[in-house]
Amino acid sequence: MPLTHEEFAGLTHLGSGKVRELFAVGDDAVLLVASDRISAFDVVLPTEIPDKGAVLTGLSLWWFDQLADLVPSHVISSNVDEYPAELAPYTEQLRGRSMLCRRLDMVLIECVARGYLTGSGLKDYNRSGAVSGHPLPEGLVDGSKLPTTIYTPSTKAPIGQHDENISRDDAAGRVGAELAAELERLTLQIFGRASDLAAERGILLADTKFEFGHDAEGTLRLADEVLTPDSSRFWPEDTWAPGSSQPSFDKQFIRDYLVSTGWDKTEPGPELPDDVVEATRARYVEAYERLTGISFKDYLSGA
Ligand SMILES: N#Cc1c(N)ncnc1-c1cnn(CCN2CCOCC2)c1
Repeated sequence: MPLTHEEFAGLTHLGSGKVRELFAVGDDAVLLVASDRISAFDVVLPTEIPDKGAVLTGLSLWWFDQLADLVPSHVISSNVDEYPAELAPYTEQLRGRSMLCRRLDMVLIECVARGYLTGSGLKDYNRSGAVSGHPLPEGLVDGSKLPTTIYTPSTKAPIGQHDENISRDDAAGRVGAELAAELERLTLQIFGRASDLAAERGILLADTKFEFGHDAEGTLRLADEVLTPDSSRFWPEDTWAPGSSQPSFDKQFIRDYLVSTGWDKTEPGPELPDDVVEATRARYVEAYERLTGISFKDYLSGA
């Protein structure tokens, strides 16, 4: 049975993403829980990928550490054995797949950085020759590396709807010019650090989405999950070939299987065969180990 917030019935549920849950812990903290659910083509599938939640949580925690000199994060602890007593009944369900975080006043903008042209950015470009107001050279195609990384903020859409790209001026109008400029600066700086680190490991970071919030003292903190295959597009460098949809590092086996079945994307997703589940799990573990240099078994045993 997929992990759902009903399994944490005693906790105060604040919200759900496609594959994650958010709970209140007291007045000053939240608990982010990552399930093993997976979505493809914006549809949550009925089959889980074992350990996916732990891989993405472990990746976020590692990236928060790598980025700590650039920006503080919202994480308080990921050690379930030190969580507040109210979480004790759920310790083993939370181990490795959860983060206890400061409760932040979230900035209502998704901070997106793009190093390559694809997805909604490609659609924007094909329509207008620009992406979120950034004029781009002619002749770019799906998967093209952009001349420079661009910042393309968007609104935070409800589940099931797509975020709406907004201009930098619109972002400034929503959150104020000073904060909008700081969000852009941090987003581009973090993206630069992360894309360099990923490229050293043969992985192209095509684009990613950050969320920020202010803590009780007014400090701006990096929040949510960061630089995971769910919040980012990661492409294997050795198969990068601009001109068509790039193979996803983590979801390509699932996408190819779904296409092979002739699945109608307006219908519920089909169950996945064991070989697709196992291959996909292996890709998530490979992503964790290649990026962090840590064995996933060691992460799990230390969680
Ligand atoms: N991170 C964080 C965070 C925090 N540290 N404090 C207060 N609120 C949030 C928060 C509110 N919405 N999100 C988006 C992310 N999803 C929401 C639904 O559940 C899944 C995650 C984050």
